[in-house]
Amino acid sequence: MAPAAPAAGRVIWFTGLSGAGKSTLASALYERLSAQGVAAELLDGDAVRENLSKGLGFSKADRDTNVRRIAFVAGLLARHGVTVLVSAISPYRDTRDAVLAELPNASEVFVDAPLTVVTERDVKGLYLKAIAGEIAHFTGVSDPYEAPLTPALHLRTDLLSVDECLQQLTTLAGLREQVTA
Ligand SMILES: Nc1ncnc2c1ncn2[C@@H]1O[C@H](COP(=O)(O)OS(=O)(=O)O)[C@@H](OP(=O)(O)O)[C@H]1O
Ligand SMILES: Nc1ncnc2c1ncn2[C@@H]1O[C@H](COP(=O)(O)OP(=O)(O)O)[C@@H](O)[C@H]1O
Repeated sequence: MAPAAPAAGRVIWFTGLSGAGKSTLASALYERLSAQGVAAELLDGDAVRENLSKGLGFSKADRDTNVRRIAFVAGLLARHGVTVLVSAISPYRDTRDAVLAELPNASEVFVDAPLTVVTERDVKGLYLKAIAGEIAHFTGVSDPYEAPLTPALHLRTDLLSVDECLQQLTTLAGLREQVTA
């Protein structure tokens, strides 16, 4: 008898401005999933752009291509039972909605902090450059970000700690609460 196919995995799609906290939260959730024996994979914007989307820029067409590529790979992984954590700015609502609708079990997580806060954080020093006009089409500064209208989760990372966000993500992912000693 052929072995049973694994149950389909799910896709948790983190969207938000640069510096809002997508990578931080996706990595933290990945650690928690792994600790509980759940097969998981991270598709992070930076790593994707180094590999799968190398050479793409930040025009709407290129961002949409990037998002569609990520969704394609996420769908393949999920089909084999993997829980896929995507973190990408994915700024355009129409494209996000379209790819999320095509994925069988996808949840959109809006990682949200005001522009003033992400500019203050300036994790990679890019906002300073964007404001100085040294980076064109920078999301939130000189390029649009269209916030989700009905996300599965809306996390205000300027108001909640990483642990508080992770608690909500744990529930969304259907994980047990982690008991800390
Ligand atoms: N013009 C412009 N606008 C926004 N972001 C820029 C830009 N140029 C470079 N970067 C860096 O690229 C990262 C965003 O890549 P993404 O693949 O997530 O973007 S997108 O979903 O295709 O819009 C983003 O990473 P994160 O900070 O992790 O979001 C930035 O570090
Ligand atoms: N509640 C929170 N959730 C996620 N990140 C937070 C939170 N509060 C503060 N931060 C900080 O904000 C920054 C977010 O950076 P990062 O995860 O790289 O953002 P992004 O992947 O969206 O570009 C990190 O320095 C992180 O420590």
